[in-house]
Amino acid sequence: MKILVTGGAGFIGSHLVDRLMEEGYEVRVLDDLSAGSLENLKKWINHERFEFMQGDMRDLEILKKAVDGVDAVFHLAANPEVRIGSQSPQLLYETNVLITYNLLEAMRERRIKLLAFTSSSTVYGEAKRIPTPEDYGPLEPISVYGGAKLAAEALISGYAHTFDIKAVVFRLANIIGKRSNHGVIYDFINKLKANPDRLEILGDGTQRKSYLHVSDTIEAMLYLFKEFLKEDKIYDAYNIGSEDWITVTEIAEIVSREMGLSPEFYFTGGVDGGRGWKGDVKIMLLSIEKAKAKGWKPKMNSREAVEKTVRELLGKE
Ligand SMILES: O=c1ccn([C@@H]2O[C@H](COP(=O)(O)OP(=O)(O)O[C@H]3O[C@H](CO)[C@H](O)[C@H](O)[C@H]3O)[C@@H](O)[C@H]2O)c(=O)[nH]1
Repeated sequence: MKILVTGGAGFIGSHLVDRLMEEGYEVRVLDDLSAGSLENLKKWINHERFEFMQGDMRDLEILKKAVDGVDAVFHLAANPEVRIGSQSPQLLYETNVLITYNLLEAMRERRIKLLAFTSSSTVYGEAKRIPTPEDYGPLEPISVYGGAKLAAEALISGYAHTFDIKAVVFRLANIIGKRSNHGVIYDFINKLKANPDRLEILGDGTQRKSYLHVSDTIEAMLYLFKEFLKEDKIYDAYNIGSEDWITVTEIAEIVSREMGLSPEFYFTGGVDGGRGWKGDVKIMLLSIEKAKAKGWKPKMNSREAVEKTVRELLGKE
């Protein structure tokens, strides 16, 4: 099977490529290298089953070339920064919705019939049901990013049913691990390297979310993708996350301890009752009962994933 991984040079994408290559698939990566890096793929660059294409998915012609001859697409390319939504909605629209539309158009034209998409917990907005199951609704994202992910999901569902494209959507919790180059752990490490005595925490520190290590994430995506292949459903969605949560202040404590520091914590107070930024969901925990019923479960909880990620980003493992 030949698989196109969009965003395959990025954080989650490159871990997926590692796993697909190890399992013997033929892999083509399309990436614009805006956030990802060839360094993440250096192990495979000269491998006979591997191909790299650099290109911007806002260009439909590039996508037509990229999907040509593949059996399935894992669509991971995205701008993942929730916090830029209030300043750059157009960028989030283009790099989440427009590129998904272009991919679907290219798949329709070249008759590519299988798609997996990485969506986000942010589609649920401020869910009243915790843990939040896949069939929770009505969906009311509170960030432009969450809205863009939900729009991309909706387009995929529409194309799946209209053009017989079998599609599975993964709604991911906060994914962390080696090669991540944004997010709270990455930010805290950089802030502490710049000033070991004082750590600025955005919001009030009580933001409480579920964190999943990238190794568990890749395991879930491939396992559930293979299960989905066995079913005759045209479209399905799965939550992927851990079964507990951790606060931003606890993350700050873990990062400080792993770096051997005891900084003073400074809370900015944030916006709208302690959020880090406009659209920051304060409490997030996904129900993973549907994935568990299929036979997947995470190996690490949120705390273990955070501790491992801090050590990985510090180069200790
Ligand atoms: O310097 C910082 C950075 C972040 N935070 C806080 O840490 C929490 C986590 O923020 P991240 O930037 O790590 O992650 P987000 O929750 O905004 O979003 C992440 O998880 C989402 C799914 O849950 C999406 O997938 C998204 O792409 C991904 O970045 C937030 O509450 C934020 O307020 C701080 O206090 N200080």
